[in-house]
Amino acid sequence: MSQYDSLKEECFESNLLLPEFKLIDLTFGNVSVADPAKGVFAIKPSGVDYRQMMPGDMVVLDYEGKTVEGNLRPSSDTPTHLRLYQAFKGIGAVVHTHSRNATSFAQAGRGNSLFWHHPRGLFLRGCAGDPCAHRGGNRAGL
Ligand SMILES: O=C(CO)[C@@H](O)[C@@H](O)COP(=O)(O)O
Repeated sequence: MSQYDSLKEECFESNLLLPEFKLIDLTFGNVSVADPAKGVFAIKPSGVDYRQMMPGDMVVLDYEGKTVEGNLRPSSDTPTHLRLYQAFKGIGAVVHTHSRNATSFAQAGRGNSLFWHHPRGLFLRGCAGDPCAHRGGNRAGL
């Protein structure tokens, strides 16, 4: 039993919503969920198929970027998630998607604001402006 089990469970459940709502393909995209009081966030492991992922695979890091729990490599986007937690105190989650709309905007070279501020946290839009749909529920707003 770890003090981070519920954080990892919430991070795991949030990550599974990305393929469910077709916000990513393959192993792309990632969600991290933070516990600002403990000064840590959980993030999906890098390169792991969403269908094979387990809650225990989530990697927990502190706000200095040091892994405090987890054996797998954290997402390759961890430095971006970390920078957002450092810059925006108290945000509860960061969602990075590769949705078709955002990718189309990006490919068309039609950018948009990168961030989408939402009461439940700060969301990285997709490549160029497709906000992660807010469907209520957990800290990631999915
Ligand atoms: O944006 C990208 C790559 O362009 C990442 O979301 C994607 O490769 C996922 O990487 P991880 O499996 O989270 O390390």
